[in-house]
Amino acid sequence: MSEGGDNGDERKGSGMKQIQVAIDGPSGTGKSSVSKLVAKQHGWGYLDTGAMYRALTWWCLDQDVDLDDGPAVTDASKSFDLQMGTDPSNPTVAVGDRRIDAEIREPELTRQVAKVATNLEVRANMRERQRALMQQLAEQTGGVVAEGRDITTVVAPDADVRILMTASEEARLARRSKELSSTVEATRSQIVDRDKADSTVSQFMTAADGVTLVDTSELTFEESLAAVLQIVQGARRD
Ligand SMILES: Nc1ncnc2c1ncn2[C@@H]1O[C@H](COP(=O)(O)OP(=O)(O)O)[C@@H](O)[C@H]1O
Ligand SMILES: Nc1ccn([C@@H]2O[C@H](COP(=O)(O)OP(=O)(O)O)[C@@H](O)[C@H]2O)c(=O)n1
Repeated sequence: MSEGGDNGDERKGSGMKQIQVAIDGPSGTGKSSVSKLVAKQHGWGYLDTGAMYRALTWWCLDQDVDLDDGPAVTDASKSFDLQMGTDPSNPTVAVGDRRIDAEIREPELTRQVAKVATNLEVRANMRERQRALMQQLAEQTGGVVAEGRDITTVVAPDADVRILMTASEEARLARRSKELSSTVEATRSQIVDRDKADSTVSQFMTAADGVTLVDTSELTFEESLAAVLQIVQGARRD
């Protein structure tokens, strides 16, 4: 089982309410950047669940596991030695002692990750890892912010805070193409295809019952952050 990371101040957890924050949404809505800052401001752990699916994809490719061979990918998902670094100021991903932070962001890997993420047995294994890490981080640091596609609905439906970040396709494409220095058209085919494949196994385009919607289409990054922080503050007062 993977380690919970490097920001574990055991004292922070003692006697205080532990807060679990779950944030979902499609690509380019601001999940990762907002989640990291929310976690950092509170001294909590940060879990990038998309990075976990990316890491499994990298491991399968590295080990010559055919991504279309469902049972083989499932076996890999059970046994691979995933190490998630969960400090929001410096999140890291490794398999064993091999750091793969850059490799998992490569466009070719990004194109393939949905093959792995649409395997339901893989999802069941990843869900267990994700729940264990969230629990461990909440105990160690007093809170956790976990982001992905199915955290509010499947991984942590009982989280104290559940947020779905959305944004128009236009806004998401503009942000991603700027970030990747690619054209909007090249980014469109990648993102639209990935959203479509991801939507076959997770429901992240509309907010489920009890999930608060934050539409960032017309917001600056700072406004998106403020909106999420306000929701988190509200839950801490409850
Ligand atoms: N509200 C916003 N307005 C403008 N740019 C944003 C906003 N939220 C995020 N960004 C930028 O868009 C890009 C994608 O954000 P990211 O947090 O990686 O999204 P996600 O995790 O949902 O894919 C980043 O470059 C980020 O700085
Ligand atoms: N909870 C999650 C998180 C990610 N994923 C998968 O992992 C991929 C990469 O997630 P990511 O969060 O890094 O992607 P971006 O939203 O940053 O583009 C997604 O396209 C999904 O296929 C998932 O299935 N479930």
